[in-house]
Amino acid sequence: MRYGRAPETLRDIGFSLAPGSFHFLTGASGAGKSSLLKLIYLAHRASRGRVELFGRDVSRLPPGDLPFLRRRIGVVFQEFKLLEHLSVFDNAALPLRIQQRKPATYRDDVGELLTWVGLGERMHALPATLSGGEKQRLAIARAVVDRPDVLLADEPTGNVDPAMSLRLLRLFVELNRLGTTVLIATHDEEVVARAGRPTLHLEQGRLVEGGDR
Ligand SMILES: Nc1ncnc2c1ncn2[C@@H]1O[C@H](COP(=O)(O)OP(=O)(O)OP(=O)(O)O)[C@@H](O)[C@H]1O
Repeated sequence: MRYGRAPETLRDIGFSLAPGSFHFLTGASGAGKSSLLKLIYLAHRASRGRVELFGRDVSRLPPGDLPFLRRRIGVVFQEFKLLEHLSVFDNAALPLRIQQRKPATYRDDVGELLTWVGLGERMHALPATLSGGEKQRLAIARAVVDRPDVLLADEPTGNVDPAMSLRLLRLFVELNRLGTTVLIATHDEEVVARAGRPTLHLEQGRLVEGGDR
């Protein structure tokens, strides 16, 4: 994968994630972690090579088919993309609203999830009034609320204190236990050590650990 005419940012990368697995993605700043997550989410396209999702080659997928695939993937990217005119509760519940589920069927679950990520007191607030860490936790709640088939999270514990970081890790472990395939890019060595899950490690755009070759 490359940005514009720059040299390839990611190259010679081969790996597969088994359904229901849990991996960390590590590497120094600039190694290509965010780029790899965006490649999997099809926010960027590979300049060559092949990307398969859910058993299907998606490298040349027509853009019209993207929303259908993305609905199965929860993402926490570094830009949170919260909807500024919606409350914390409504942002978190967005994936459920899109499916036109009745609020009465999810109100309690969304409330419980927001309480778990420390936003129980801020449910009616607008995103603009949240701190960076609170916005990040709201993005996490939104990403997991519908129990996606895959969760891709970029530095999800980057802006929180150690206690909250472990709480979020428990949330990801629980989601994984319920069947979600989890891939988390992180610099948080404590979280990686505690979770004891396999790691994919990038160095300068190459996968040097955890790949197929
Ligand atoms: N939109 C972009 N346009 C051009 N180059 C980019 C763009 N985004 C990232 N890059 C470059 O691609 C390389 C990989 O960046 P990426 O953000 O994927 O790394 P990272 O491992 O996630 O870093 P960090 O830990 O700092 O978030 C870097 O050299 C970066 O400068």
